[in-house]
Amino acid sequence: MEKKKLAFLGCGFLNEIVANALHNGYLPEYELVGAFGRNPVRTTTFAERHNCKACYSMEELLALKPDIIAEAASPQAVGEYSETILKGGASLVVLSIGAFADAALYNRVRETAAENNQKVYIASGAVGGFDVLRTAALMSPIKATMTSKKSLRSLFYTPLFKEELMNITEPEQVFSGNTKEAIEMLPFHFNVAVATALASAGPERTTLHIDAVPGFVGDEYKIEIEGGEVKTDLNIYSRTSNIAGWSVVAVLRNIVSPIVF
Ligand SMILES: NC(=O)C1=CN([C@@H]2O[C@H](COP(=O)(O)OP(=O)(O)OC[C@H]3O[C@@H](n4cnc5c(N)ncnc54)[C@H](O)[C@@H]3O)[C@@H](O)[C@H]2O)C=CC1
Ligand SMILES: O=C([O-])CC(=O)C(=O)O
Repeated sequence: MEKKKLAFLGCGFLNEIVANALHNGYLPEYELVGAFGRNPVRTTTFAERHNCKACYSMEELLALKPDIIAEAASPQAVGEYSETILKGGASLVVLSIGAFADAALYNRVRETAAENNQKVYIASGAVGGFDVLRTAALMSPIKATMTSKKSLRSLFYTPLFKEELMNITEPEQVFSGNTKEAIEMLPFHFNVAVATALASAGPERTTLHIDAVPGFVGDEYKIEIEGGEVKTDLNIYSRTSNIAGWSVVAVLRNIVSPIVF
């Protein structure tokens, strides 16, 4: 069987995991053709390491005629390139899902994918359970809430950090609002919340609480859905963000699998 051509938007930590998974035999149906990142030096070394073409523009990447582009760059990159990618004949696997809290962009991307016979795959990233969320949302109106435990360190460079947090000995809530407000304030941290919202009650109707937890390492998300018939209480703990890279590997495997989850 002819291999599917895979390309990367983003040459950072998470696409490195996907590229290594490919080299280690987890994606035998794919060949990596090229990678494009904003930083030319990083792009060059990434491409050398992974034996693919270094691209310095989206046009160069699309000229390789990839079937699928895996994005692990930034919400801004999703906004800037997703429609060009779909029009250029490639499907897209997205990790920076926060971009889709912008309903106008989300709708344009959906239409562009349909018009060009391509797909946009939303990776489960650092969370999951989208199957049960989507099913419950079909059955009745639902109330969706996500609660996120964060270490003080991970909040350090965000607008939620304040000096007093350095002295807390118990968990303290530092944000409560909807997921759209959260991603506007923290564009790199709550892709998971927007993905959960898109799979359930929508970004403006999904509540997010963020708790700063002293001494905590990693990320923990609790996703609660309450519908007429279905209730969920999902807890996902991850020690590092590696899970997000591996979730892209899982999507890529699903795309070519005869049995689809
Ligand atoms: N859905 C989820 O659960 C998760 C999503 N993420 C998101 O995944 C994305 C990638 O994360 P990492 O690999 O850790 O980041 P990283 O900083 O290690 O790598 C990002 C790469 O993307 C490139 N890039 C950024 N903006 C770009 C643009 N406008 N055009 C072209 N290239 C651009 C950078 O040059 C770099 O090569 C981030 O947006 C992050 O917020 C991260 C963790 C979990
Ligand atoms: O903190 C995490 O691992 C999740 C994350 O970055 C995101 O949702 O973008």
